[in-house]
Amino acid sequence: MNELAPDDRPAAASIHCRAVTVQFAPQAIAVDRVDLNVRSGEIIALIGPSGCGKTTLLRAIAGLQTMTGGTVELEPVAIAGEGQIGFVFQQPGLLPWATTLQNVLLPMELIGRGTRQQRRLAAQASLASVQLADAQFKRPHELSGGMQMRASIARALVTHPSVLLLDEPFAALDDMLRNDLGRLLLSLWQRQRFTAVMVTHNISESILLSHRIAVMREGVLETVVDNPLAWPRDPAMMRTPQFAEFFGVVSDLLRGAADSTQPGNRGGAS
Ligand SMILES: Nc1ncnc2c1ncn2[C@@H]1O[C@H](COP(=O)(O)OP(=O)(O)OP(=O)(O)O)[C@@H](O)[C@H]1O
Repeated sequence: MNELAPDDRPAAASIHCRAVTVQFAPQAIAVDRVDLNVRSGEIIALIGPSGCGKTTLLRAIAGLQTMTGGTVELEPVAIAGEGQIGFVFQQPGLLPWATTLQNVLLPMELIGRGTRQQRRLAAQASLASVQLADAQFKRPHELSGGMQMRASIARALVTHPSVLLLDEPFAALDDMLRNDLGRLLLSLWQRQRFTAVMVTHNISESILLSHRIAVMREGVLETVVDNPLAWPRDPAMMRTPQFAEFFGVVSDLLRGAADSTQPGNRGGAS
């Protein structure tokens, strides 16, 4: 059963990208008039060949990248306040001199939400939600790569953002850890029901973790496909015929996007 927007939770923000354009130089249009609507409580996986503009689009949605054209709106508009967008980067990016708890506290302190005690409790709860309660006083160098990424996710979610943006968050991890963190992300989504956009190069991950998959090519949003895989998700689903079939569909879309970027094969969209 699709578990979007259950009755007992407030609806998360929807994201509306209209003609989003980012041009770095006269001949360098990284994102070209992208229209994309991400529904409330939905997870969209953003895939495409290297250099097609995925990270730039994600940064534009986050407000980290100046757009040369178009708009990004969150709805309801009132939700677009501080702490409403969490961002998970490929590198955990934890402050090396700070404890795990201090790292997770940082977004709460930056926006000055709540009392000191409330901020600390929120950070500890966020750490507990990623099974890092016992590591709160450790420094990043004392954590494994997977633990650092979990701390990074706890930091992104500590303000209970309505939107979570993830840029190849698990790319540096081995397959086992990738699956573990994928499962963790799904359980966090189950609880917090944020709206998410996740850039990934991994087709299996894009299928396992998403409601829909958006394919980009050369700055253009080529297509958005519904993911037919049932909910709730589990990595064991990767061994089912349905998964294999959809994997083939997504691979073909990706191959089409990649092939059409080859010289002499322009304009041959899938
Ligand atoms: N700050 C920048 N200045 C100039 N060009 C940039 C800048 N950032 C990105 N680009 C260019 O914009 C294009 C899109 O880059 P982007 O990082 O968004 O692609 P991507 O699809 O995320 O790639 P990858 O999958 O390899 O991470 C690339 O050609 C890149 O070289």
